[in-house]
Amino acid sequence: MIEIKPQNIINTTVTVPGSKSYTHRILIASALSDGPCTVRNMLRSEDTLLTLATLKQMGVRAEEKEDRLILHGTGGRLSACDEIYLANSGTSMRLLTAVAALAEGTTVLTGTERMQERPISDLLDALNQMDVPARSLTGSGCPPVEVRGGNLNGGSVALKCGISSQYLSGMLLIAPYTRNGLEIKIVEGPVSKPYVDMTVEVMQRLGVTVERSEYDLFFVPGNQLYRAGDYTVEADVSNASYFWAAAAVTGGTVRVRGISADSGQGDIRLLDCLERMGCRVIREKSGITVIGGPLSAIDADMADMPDMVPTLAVVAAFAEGTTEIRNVAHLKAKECDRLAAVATELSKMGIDARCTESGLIITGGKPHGAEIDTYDDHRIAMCFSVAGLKVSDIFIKDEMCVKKSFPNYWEVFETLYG
Ligand SMILES: O=C(O)C1=C[C@@H](OP(=O)(O)O)[C@@H](O)[C@H](O)C1
Ligand SMILES: C=C(OP(=O)(O)O)C(=O)O
Repeated sequence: MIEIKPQNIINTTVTVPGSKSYTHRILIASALSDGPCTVRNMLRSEDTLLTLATLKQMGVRAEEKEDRLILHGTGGRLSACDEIYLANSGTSMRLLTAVAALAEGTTVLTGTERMQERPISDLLDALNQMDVPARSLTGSGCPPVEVRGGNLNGGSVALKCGISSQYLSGMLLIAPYTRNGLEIKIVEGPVSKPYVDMTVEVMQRLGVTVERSEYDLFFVPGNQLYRAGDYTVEADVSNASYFWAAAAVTGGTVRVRGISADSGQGDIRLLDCLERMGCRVIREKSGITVIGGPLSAIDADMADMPDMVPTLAVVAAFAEGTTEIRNVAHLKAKECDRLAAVATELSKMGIDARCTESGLIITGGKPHGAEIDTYDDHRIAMCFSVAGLKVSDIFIKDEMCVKKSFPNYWEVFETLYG
C-alpha cells in the first residue's frame, strides 16, 4: 500500500510508454507478416508481453535488440498450443483466440479467475460460423476456450459486438488469411468503436485491404499478407490521461510528450471532456498540455472511450455540480466491474457517487482521504492516485497492479513532485 501526498503541480512534462492497444495489434500483424518486422517503442507491460510470449509459443521467432524488437513473420503459419495463459488481458484473450483459428490443431487459452468471468461467446460463435470449432471449456461463455484451427475458408459471419469491440478486432486481424475473404456483419454494437478503427488502421498500414460500411459491415479480401516493415508505436493516451487529470484536479500544468491530437487512440477525446469541465488544453504536434482551472460538471457519453471512465469519474469528484457518465454498461466486464468499483471507492472518500444501469452519476464535493481498494485493476489504482494529489490520506492498496499496462507508473508519477 502506498500513501499519495498532496502536491501543487506548477509545470511538469512527462513521458509515458507506448500504446497498449497499438502494441498488441502491431505484434500480431507483424507475427503474421511476410518477413522480419522491426517494432520500436512497443509497450513492455504484463499484457503486451503475454501477447508476445504467446506468439513465440506459436512458433514466431523474436529478437530483442536494445531499442527495438524484431519479429520474424511466419506468413500466417502458426503452431497450435496446449495451454496459453493470458492472465487478465482481455485484448490478448480476444485477439489471440481469433489468431488460434489459423493454427493447425487444438489450442487452449486461459487466464485468471477474473478472465474466466469475462465473456467471449460472441466471438466463439462467429468462429463457429466460419466452421472453426471453438468453445468455452466450462460452458460459461468465458475462458478457458478451446479452438481447433487450420485452413480458413472465410465466408460471411454475423457478429455481436455489444459487450466488446475486441471480438471484431480479432476477426478482422485474421480475415486476410482466409481463402475466400471474410464478410462480417455487425448485428449488435459495436461498443468502443475507435478500437475498431485502430485495428483497420494497423491492417491498412501493413498493406492489407479492408472494405467497410461504417460500423455495420466489413469485408476483407482473402489470400492477403501483412507486409513486413518498420513500425513505431506512439505513446499511450489512456496512460497519459492520469497526468492530464492531475493537472485538472490540482489546477496545475502538465504536458505529456509524444501524443498529438490526431492520434488514432479514441481516448484522446477525454481532452474534449476536460475542456468542457473548465481546463485549458494546448494541442501541439509533439505533445499535449492540460492546464487545470475551476471545474464544473458535464454530461458525458463515454461509449467510445470506456477506459477513460475511471479517470473522468475522479475528476468529476472535484467538479462543481453533478456529472453523468452514460452508455458504458460494458465497463462491468473489464478487469473488475468498474462502475461498481469507482462508485464504491468514491463513496469511501465522501463523494455522492452511484451506478446507473449503464453509467455513473457523481456529485462533486470535498473528497476526504480513504484506503482505496484496487480490485487488481490498474486503472483504479492510477485514477485514484490522482485524487491523492489534492486530498490528504489517500492510500492505494496493491499498487503494483499498474504493471498490467504501465510498469513504471509510480516512477513517472513521482516526477510530478518536482
Ligand atoms: O482493442 C483494444 O485494444 C481495447 C478495446 C477496449 O475494450 P472493449 O472493446 O472490450 O470495450 C478497451 O477497453 C481495452 O482496454 C483495449
Ligand atoms: C480493459 C482493459 O484491458 P483488457 O480488456 O485488454 O484487459 C484496460 O486496459 O483498461
